Amino acid sequence: MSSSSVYISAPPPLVWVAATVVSSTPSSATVTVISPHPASTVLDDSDSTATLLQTYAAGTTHTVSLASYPNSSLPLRNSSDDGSLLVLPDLISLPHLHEPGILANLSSRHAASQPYTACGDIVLAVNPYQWLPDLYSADVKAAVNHERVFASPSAPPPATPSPPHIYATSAQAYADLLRSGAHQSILVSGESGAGKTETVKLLMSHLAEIGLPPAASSEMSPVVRRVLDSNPLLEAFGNAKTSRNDNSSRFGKYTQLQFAPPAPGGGTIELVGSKCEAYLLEKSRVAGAAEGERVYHVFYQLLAAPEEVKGGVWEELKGLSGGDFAYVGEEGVGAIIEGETDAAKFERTVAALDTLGVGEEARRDLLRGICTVMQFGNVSFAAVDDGSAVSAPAALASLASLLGVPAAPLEKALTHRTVVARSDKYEVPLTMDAAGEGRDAFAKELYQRLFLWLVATINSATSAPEPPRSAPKLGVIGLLDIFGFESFKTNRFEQLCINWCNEKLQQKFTVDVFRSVVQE
Ligand SMILES: Nc1ncnc2c1ncn2[C@@H]1O[C@H](COP(=O)(O)OP(=O)(O)OP(=O)(O)O)[C@@H](O)[C@H]1O
Repeated sequence: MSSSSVYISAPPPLVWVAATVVSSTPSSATVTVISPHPASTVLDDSDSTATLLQTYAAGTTHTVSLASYPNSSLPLRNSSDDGSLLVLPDLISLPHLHEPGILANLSSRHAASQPYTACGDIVLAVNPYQWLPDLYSADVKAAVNHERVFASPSAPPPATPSPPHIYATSAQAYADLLRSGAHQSILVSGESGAGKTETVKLLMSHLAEIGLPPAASSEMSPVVRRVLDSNPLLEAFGNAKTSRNDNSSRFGKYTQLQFAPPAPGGGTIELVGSKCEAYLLEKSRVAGAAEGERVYHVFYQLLAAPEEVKGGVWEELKGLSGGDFAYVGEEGVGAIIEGETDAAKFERTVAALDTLGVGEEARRDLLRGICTVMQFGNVSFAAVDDGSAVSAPAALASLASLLGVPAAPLEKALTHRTVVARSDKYEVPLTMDAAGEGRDAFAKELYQRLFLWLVATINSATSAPEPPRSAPKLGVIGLLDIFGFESFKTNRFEQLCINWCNEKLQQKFTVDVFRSVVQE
């Protein structure tokens, strides 16, 4: 092993360090650290990182035990002829494929503003956290489209193939649908904040315009506009700021883009609609958020709307802010999410509702529903002899007027549960805590129903009508964007569901990849 370039592992956060072997025995190796190296990038600015960096500074020598490395040997570094790190656009071409090799390749490309790397047919994206306009230019799209969709399958491959890109995935799905007519699916997976939602939006816009003639793509058709406008709307109601992502999707989304059957004689296929299925909305977020996080964006958007608009939704909302609602709170009010204020986002939400055909009255009802959910949180309870009673009568009266019911039966419903035994019904008083839990459950369910109503409304505005039985079927490209794996200070039932779902998808992916390798 002497004088080869390797990686040694150091305690996190400095996970892997590139080094040169100076001497070795069967059980240990003495190495000199090479620096700088992308795989030894500092992950945070804590004191422990600084100490580690000092310990593993370039030129320092370390003797490591080989026992903890697979096959008792240090992972070899991918090196070019001149000794520098070998960085390739496709991981599969790397001579040594292991964790530090993959990390070094991905981080070197990321540092060079190349966030996409191929791994065979799969595209790996490392979130650039800054808009790289050249990466999504019309020229990039045209090159990928030509290569994957428009070039004849029998044409020789281009001398310099386009670099790895998510557009290659969308173009390939489009080409396969066009050529075979078989439905396609693109699975976007990664940890929370990895960039899945942004990737899906980029894929969607690309898929929407591949089939259009170049001149037409600058003028969006009403169908495409509706399909793309459904994204900010779903984000307003289904996304929130978490400790990992300012615009985290708190639900899973499977969007089916529908394409018209190809015209006789081939050509292209055109986007004619979309249909979205939503899964597992994080209901617990309705009744408050952890420190530093927010409840759903739409709450803040509505509270940031012009006073006359707020008054038009609910007279009492005028002049109120987050701090006036127990579920919302003052924290997070005025946050700038993705460079835009909540007031600006509210305008976008209203415009998107408009595009999707939600009229003024339905919009008012929807926003009144949001007020109702918020107002639920202001109804507090006090313990009384035989159970609990509402201790905020004014808040109860407001809630009753929003719901359009009298206050007395509403109080009864919130402070009692009904037990049915055979043909008899009993009203059992609830303790103060149980009444609070029931109130929150009511608000969460109401929000979920508003959300599902919105999804159904979006679908009815965007779905293409099914062609008659005798006619060719619509082609579908499905895009799955589920919330990524997450681990917070306090993990709830939702985290269990989210992480379980991610594990299952990962398992499916692994099984499918192994199956395809076995078949080849
Ligand atoms: N291609 C990109 N270019 C520039 N910035 C990006 C890109 N992808 C993601 N981002 C940035 O990263 C943030 C997080 O991305 P995104 O919301 O897509 O993550 P996610 O994987 O969907 O997270 P979650 O699972 O929490 O919903 C975005 O708000 C955006 O600021």
